[in-house]
Amino acid sequence: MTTNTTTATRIDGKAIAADIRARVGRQVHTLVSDHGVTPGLAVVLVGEDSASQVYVRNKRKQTLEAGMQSFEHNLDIDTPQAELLELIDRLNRDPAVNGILVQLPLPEQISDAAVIAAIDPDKDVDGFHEVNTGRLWSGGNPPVPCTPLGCSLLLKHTLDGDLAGRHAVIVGRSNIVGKPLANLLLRENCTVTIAHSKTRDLPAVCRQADILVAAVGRPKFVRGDWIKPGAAVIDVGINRVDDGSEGKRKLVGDVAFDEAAAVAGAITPVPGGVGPMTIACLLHNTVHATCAQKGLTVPSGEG
Ligand SMILES: NC(=O)C1=CN([C@@H]2O[C@H](COP(=O)(O)OP(=O)(O)OC[C@H]3O[C@@H](n4cnc5c(N)ncnc54)[C@H](OP(=O)(O)O)[C@@H]3O)[C@@H](O)[C@H]2O)C=CC1
Ligand SMILES: Nc1nc(=O)c2c([nH]1)NC[C@@H]1CN(c3ccc(C(=O)N[C@@H](CCC(=O)O)C(=O)O)cc3)C=[N+]21
Repeated sequence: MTTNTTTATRIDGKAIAADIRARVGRQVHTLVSDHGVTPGLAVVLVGEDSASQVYVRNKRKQTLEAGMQSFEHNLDIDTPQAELLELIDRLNRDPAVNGILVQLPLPEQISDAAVIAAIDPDKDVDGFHEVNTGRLWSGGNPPVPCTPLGCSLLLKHTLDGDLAGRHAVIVGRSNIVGKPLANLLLRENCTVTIAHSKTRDLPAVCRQADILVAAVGRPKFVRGDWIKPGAAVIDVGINRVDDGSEGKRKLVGDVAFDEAAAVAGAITPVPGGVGPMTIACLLHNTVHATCAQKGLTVPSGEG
């Protein structure tokens, strides 16, 4: 008798993201040396949410490492909406700023929708503006939201580009992750199911998935017995939980990793999976936005 000791391949988002950032770095080098253009990314953070501050710090570090300019705006938690809209207007008109990212969610006095609508669609490196989401769903080639783009790149890498005909189940239907990812996987000719909090018998729906993506925001929500043997599992969740020792917090995903890794064919860890890809894709989008604004062809960045 054989016992099943198969464990999933660990999808190394950290390494794949580093490759993307290295290519972006070479593209930036060419833009600077051949055209005198240095891409600039502005990041706006309202309030002092500690998790958001970590992302903003990582983004700043990696933007500078890629040779781009980083402009950071930290606004007080009770900044009125009008003041944020004025800042966005200035960034829209600033020729040194090629990409604008306003960290979401925003405090309650500010409407996310109003802020996203105020960003120049050509500088919308998050791909959240309705002009860009409309273009995405109409088959165009706008900036694509960074986290879904990162997920689709991880899947292409893991499955050798062979996504066509596979059944992808995405748990979560946010504008940031679930909905745009459904579009990208549809483009790859997956059969796509979007599940959410009203889905009936979610474990049974998940068990049909050749590709299972969890973007729920609940620690270890997806269990091992929800997973079809051999499936590719992408864990988007970033949850900070107590790690048992005094006041220490650790990061866990939306998937119960150990259980899932015993059944899946491949799985992303948290941290080190989707998170680093999100930032790499943001830098990629910033290079593309810069080239579009300057009427330049995107350099190949081949090393
Ligand atoms: N790694 C990265 O780069 C990023 C990670 N994240 C992380 O990904 C996770 C999801 O983020 P985001 O999409 O913004 O989250 P949202 O809170 O906007 O959306 C969560 C989705 O999960 C669904 N959901 C909630 N509870 C259940 C349930 N019991 N059963 C089935 N579905 C459920 C909701 O359904 P309904 O619509 O019905 O309410 C909703 O569609 C979070 O952990 C976030 O921190 C987010 C962005 C980037
Ligand atoms: N306008 C906007 N665009 C976003 O793309 C956006 C946003 N708002 N709000 C918040 C979410 C979340 N998000 C992450 C980015 C990187 C990591 C990341 O680098 N994670 C590391 C760990 C970092 C850590 O230790 O916290 C990892 O998973 O390995 C995580 C989460 C982008 N988001």
